[in-house]
Amino acid sequence: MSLALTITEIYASIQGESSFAGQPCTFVRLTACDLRCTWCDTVYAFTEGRKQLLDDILAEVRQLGVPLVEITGGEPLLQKNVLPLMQRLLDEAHTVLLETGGHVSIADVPVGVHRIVDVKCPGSGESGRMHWANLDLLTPRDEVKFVIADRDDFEYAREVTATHDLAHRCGAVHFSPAWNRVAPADLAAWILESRLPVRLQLQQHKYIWEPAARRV
Ligand SMILES: C[S@@+](CC[C@H](N)C(=O)[O-])C[C@H]1O[C@@H](n2cnc3c(N)ncnc32)[C@H](O)[C@@H]1O
Ligand SMILES: Nc1nc2[nH]cc(C(=O)O)c2c(=O)[nH]1
Ligand code: SF4
Ligand SMILES: [Mg+2]
Repeated sequence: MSLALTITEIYASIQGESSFAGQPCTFVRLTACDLRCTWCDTVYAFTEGRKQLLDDILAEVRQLGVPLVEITGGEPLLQKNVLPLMQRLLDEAHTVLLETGGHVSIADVPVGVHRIVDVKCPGSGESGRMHWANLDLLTPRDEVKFVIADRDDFEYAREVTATHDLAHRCGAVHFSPAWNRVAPADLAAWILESRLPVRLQLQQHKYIWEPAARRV
């Protein structure tokens, strides 16, 4: 059976987000997204892409030779063939991360994948799309991320973290400033003030390379 996916790009870089930040990582970026977060830094993945067979994607990942692989997008869970891709990557002994917007069910993601689930805050313009049942499926292997564009977003993230007891239900809760929308120092101060057991997450790749650079 020749399964395929529409892919924007496959490349190796330094993982810039999540608890894996700093490690060499291969990124497989799937095309298309049904959200339009106001601050999205990857709008080119909405449309730019080409169909690739799973066998060819796996060969490209193997060729890059990095054991850590992140599936992202766009919204990776919009293409159902992403599920067998993740299973085959696990079968080949890769550590697999999935970066998802939180609005599509994670129920069918193969066991063993580290699911990094965004909860979109009001400043994204997409908070109404959250699939809340995803939070009930979290395990210590999974992580949750809030991208915070202003103080109201911070209050929202704080409320969701507390209401759903996220600090105890998953491996890490990340509060990340939306790039150029809130200063890291302000978010750091808010986190410290609140005494929340969450991590300040800065997007490392935007400090290492030009913030607008692609394929990093
Ligand atoms: C481009 S998205 C692709 C995966 C999926 N659609 C999602 O939103 O999680 C990858 C990650 O980048 C984050 N991101 C996108 N634009 C950002 C920005 N301007 N500042 C901080 N994080 C951003 C998203 O919140 C998400 O966690
Ligand atoms: N270096 C780097 N790390 C990342 N972690 C998650 C990313 C993403 O776009 O999903 C990302 C990305 O785009 N680049
Ligand atoms: S869900 Fe992810 S890819 Fe889609 S618009 Fe939001 S940040 Fe961008
Ligand atoms: Mg990115």
